[in-house]
Amino acid sequence: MRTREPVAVMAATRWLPAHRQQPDEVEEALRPADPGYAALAVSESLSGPELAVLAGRDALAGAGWDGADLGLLFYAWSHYQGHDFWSPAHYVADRLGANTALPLGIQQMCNGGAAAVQTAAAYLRGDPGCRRALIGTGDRFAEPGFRRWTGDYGVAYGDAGTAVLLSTEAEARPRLWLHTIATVATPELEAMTRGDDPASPAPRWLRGTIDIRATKKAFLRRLPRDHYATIERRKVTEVITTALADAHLTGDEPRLTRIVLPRFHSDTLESAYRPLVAELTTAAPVDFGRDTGHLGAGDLAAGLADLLGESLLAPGEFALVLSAGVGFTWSCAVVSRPERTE
Ligand SMILES: CC(C)(COP(=O)(O)OP(=O)(O)OC[C@H]1O[C@@H](n2cnc3c(N)ncnc32)[C@H](O)[C@@H]1OP(=O)(O)O)[C@@H](O)C(=O)NCCC(=O)NCCSC(=O)CC(=O)O
Repeated sequence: MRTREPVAVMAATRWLPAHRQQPDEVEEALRPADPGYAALAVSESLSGPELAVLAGRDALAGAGWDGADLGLLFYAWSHYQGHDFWSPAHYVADRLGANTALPLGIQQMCNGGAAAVQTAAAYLRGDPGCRRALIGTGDRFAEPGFRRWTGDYGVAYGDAGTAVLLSTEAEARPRLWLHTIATVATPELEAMTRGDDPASPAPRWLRGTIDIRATKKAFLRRLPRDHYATIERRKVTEVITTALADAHLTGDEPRLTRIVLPRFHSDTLESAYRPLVAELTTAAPVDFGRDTGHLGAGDLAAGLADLLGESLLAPGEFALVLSAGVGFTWSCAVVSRPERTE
């Protein structure tokens, strides 16, 4: 999605629980042979939506906004939100005082945060009566339903809430400009997290603990060995080249200084993402994930927050921020830091 004009990013925050669980803290049977991360952020009690509220409060305070000013509150997640029949978007809106905003849950698994930012930007550009949006995410991958270190291939999971504030107000003085978000999908891969399982009448009916490795293996064994890797390579290439073209940038543009990687297992980054990124752009890869884990739907927003928090962009510089989720969907946002004169 190209924005006709850039959208102002007024704040981007991530709220991480203080505890960082190291692999050797995990009981032996559940300890990963090849952890791929130094540690994962673990919430001892707060749910995904509660983490999102904390991130949202920080974002509103940072921008000097009130929840009542928001026209939109979009919320994305990938895992269980704590209640069985419930709208977490409405909960986050209520806790942030966003009582006149449109609360909308956006579901695209771990790419949901990127989908929500993209959808909010399109909505803001399409509705002149709606100028301010908060995009939140929240995920907690707790036992007993989920094994954060060993439940999946390619990623281990950390807990976080995130929030991004977008504005189309003419007088906005943003922290970043959002120029575009490109997204590509491969629905033929949806069965990677369904496998051979029949549809069941209630959550965890077949297995008390989610087993993504089992469904992925059931899917992969039907295909040639490198089938997924070939698609991944093609789609990541497509999403990066589309984002660059939509933002009128080339991969070797000197102002394009960073590319933020998704918070995936180090083997996935080394084997798939880093070599590809090096072919497509001279921007320096940035990996914020080694002591947080993959943050569910929050990787893209947390990437924006860490770009800002670590002051990695000089005025006028651009960054790409990557995100991916099962389904599969890949997104690439293009942002820049405003010039000093803006
Ligand atoms: C493609 C991968 C499954 C490959 O995993 P590995 O690198 O560990 O590779 P691997 O070769 O060991 O394969 C994993 C297991 O599958 C088996 N396997 C693989 N291909 C096979 C085949 N053709 N026939 C039979 N078995 C096969 C292997 O033997 C192994 O089993 P065994 O283990 O028994 O030896 C993984 O890299 C992956 O899932 N990548 C995607 C990550 C990602 O982008 N995720 C999206 C965001 S997070 C997310 O996903 C959450 C969300 O969106 O909500």
